[in-house]
Amino acid sequence: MNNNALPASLLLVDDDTALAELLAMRLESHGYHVTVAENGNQALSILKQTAIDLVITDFKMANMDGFALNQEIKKFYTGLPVIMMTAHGSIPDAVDAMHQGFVSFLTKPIDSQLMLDVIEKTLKGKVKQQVGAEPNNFHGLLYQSEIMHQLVQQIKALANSKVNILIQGQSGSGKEVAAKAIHLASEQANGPFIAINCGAMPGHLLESELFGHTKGAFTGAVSDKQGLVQAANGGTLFLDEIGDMPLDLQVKLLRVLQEKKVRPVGSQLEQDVNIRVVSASHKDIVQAVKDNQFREDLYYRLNVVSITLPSLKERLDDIPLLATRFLHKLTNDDKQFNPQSITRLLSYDWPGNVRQLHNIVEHCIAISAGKIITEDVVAKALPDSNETHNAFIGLNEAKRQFEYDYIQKVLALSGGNVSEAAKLAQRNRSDFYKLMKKHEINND
Ligand SMILES: Nc1ncnc2c1ncn2[C@@H]1O[C@H](COP(=O)(O)OP(=O)(O)OP(=O)(O)O)[C@@H](O)[C@H]1O
Repeated sequence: MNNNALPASLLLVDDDTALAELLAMRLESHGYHVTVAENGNQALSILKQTAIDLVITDFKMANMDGFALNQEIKKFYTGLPVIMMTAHGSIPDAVDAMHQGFVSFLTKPIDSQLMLDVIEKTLKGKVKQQVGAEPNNFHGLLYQSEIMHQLVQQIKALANSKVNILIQGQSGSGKEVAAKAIHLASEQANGPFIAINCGAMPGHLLESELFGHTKGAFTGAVSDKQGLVQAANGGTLFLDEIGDMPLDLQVKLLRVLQEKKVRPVGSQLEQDVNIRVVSASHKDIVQAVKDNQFREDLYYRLNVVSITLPSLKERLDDIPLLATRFLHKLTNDDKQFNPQSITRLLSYDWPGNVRQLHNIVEHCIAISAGKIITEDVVAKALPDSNETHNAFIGLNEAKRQFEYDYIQKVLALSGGNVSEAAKLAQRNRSDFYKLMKKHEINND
């Protein structure tokens, strides 16, 4: 449900009125205000008179089909999200369909939970119109969402300033890709971009990796070795997982940043360096400072400006683009996601962010035999999603759900008066009570 005081207003368009009424009942029981239209023309005249937050339309309708209705809506109500309901496999190309400007697709028979998820996410503005939006690629950072658009504007403004930047964001959200983009957009783009993961090796190794060593500085130092700080001279040093850097190395790094000088392990001589440092962490560095795990002075040096990569969950509109790009990058076959499979990707939570999406696309390629990657394939590739979103429910369950919703609806219509409700349902009072009991509906 949306968080506004007023219930969100949905327009449901389907010439199958029985199905439309059933879906409307389901949606109303979840607090939405639903208006039903039997065809495209009726939908357009309702739109003229009523403030609608979201349209859900059937694809196959006489006179004006879902595509045509969507085109009309796009002409007059820019930004009004439209979700399309389709029979299984009736739209061949997801990307083409996405470009028609639908935010999502729901496959008939409609999975109620999936429908509610998609509606909620769309209303929260997490999935926006794809229409006319050109996919953007900022030095390898692919995006389409508004939130990423703003981030890229921020990066463009910062890139040339040479200030040190701290990138925060969940694991797999693209911090390294963003760091590289900062480098490539800067005046030092022709200089080196050197990346190191500070959490990936023990402290003494990290020290020599970063600052270099002289021959004989420690057992195993058989020759002089240049450090990554020196290698990044004239360019950008990307320190990933900076929160994992041991405290003694933090002192040394601080000195490099303050004095612009570095001294290799075992050497008496200092070397001048001119680098920009971009660092990243998925840890809360402010908390690490409070816990005395991270030096406050270093934090301020690194965090002259900070940017935050949004989680993939916060930018669902990037999913169709990223999934399609990954698919084309990973396979030479002309495989495609169908619209339903994209909708399934949109309904997942993505704790592992873009990296996880990349892995899931790889998994889908591995397990899909045909050219089209279907919803079932995606469901199999997504962890733990098999049970939660079963699009096909049995007839008995469908009847049970219908009866439950029907009883709720007539009780609501009768203001809770069971005799009235029984009359509306053309049942006698005791039959109606039995039905209420069967469905554990309490009319208190
Ligand atoms: N916007 C994007 N466009 C294209 N590819 C992306 C994007 N964001 C992330 N990726 C891809 O997702 C994967 C993870 O990205 P990256 O390594 O930058 O994440 P991270 O936030 O640095 O992760 P970690 O915190 O684990 O180091 C990589 O394969 C990267 O290429």
